[in-house]
Amino acid sequence: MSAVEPEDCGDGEAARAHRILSVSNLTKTRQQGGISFELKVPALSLRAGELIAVVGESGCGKSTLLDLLALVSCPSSCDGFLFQTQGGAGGSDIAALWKAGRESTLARLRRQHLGYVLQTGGLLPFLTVRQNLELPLHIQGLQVDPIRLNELASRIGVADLMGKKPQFLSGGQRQRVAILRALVHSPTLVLADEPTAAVDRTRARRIVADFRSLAWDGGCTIVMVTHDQPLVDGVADRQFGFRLEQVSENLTRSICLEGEV
Ligand SMILES: Nc1ncnc2c1ncn2[C@@H]1O[C@H](COP(=O)(O)OP(=O)(O)OP(=O)(O)O)[C@@H](O)[C@H]1O
Repeated sequence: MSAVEPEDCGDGEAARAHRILSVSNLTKTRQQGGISFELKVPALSLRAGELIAVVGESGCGKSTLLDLLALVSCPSSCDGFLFQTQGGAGGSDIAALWKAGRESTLARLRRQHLGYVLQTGGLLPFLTVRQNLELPLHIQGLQVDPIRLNELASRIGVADLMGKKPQFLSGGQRQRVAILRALVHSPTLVLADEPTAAVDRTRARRIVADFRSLAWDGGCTIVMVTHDQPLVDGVADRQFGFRLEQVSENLTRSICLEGEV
């Protein structure tokens, strides 16, 4: 059974209908040694509290898409790219920020409103679990609420590990801590790149279910990249996939479409 049970949604329903991000007609071109790769995203929108799976084979553009959503990669062109933080007044026009070279504004949006889970956890080895979890709060000058932190840690099954260093945790425990770390500062959007790649299937399914439940309760949206579609079937609210076209000898185009998996 999953360590986290979904809670009563209550007033959260209205908040969850809230659209946090929308992209239209985006293109990102990458070139290497005379070979070009073109990712096209005709339309993608994310709502608060959703778990979105991005599924596809190696090289189809999953990481390229994640980098765009993480605001670290600049679109080559796009008709619209809006980001609306939870409870924030007005949205941020990401396309305009890139165009104007407003790197510091993009960095602030990333720091305050995004969370990341990497394939191998990415925990700092010289810090304890508690210190790793407190780090995103310290970076933003936010107060640590130990009661909330302990409560979240219990819900995801890592409360007994708070004093340990990452090297003394199992792969699954490390990923649970990494997931919690991505959520502690209550981000609007969490981006997870193959977060269960290092654990077996049974653990992976539990982790995804717990991840989903924690994010749902907090009204946070998750975009999770995976090559493993059965893992997210029945758990993800929506799935995006890629249609690959060999346009010419030197150009591969990948079109990201909802339901194309
Ligand atoms: N820095 C780069 N410069 C140029 N081309 C790149 C660069 N990084 C990736 N590519 C190309 O972009 C395409 C998509 O790569 P991407 O890493 O997004 O795929 P992916 O679906 O995440 O793959 P994987 O599952 O193997 O991580 C590939 O054809 C790759 O060769």
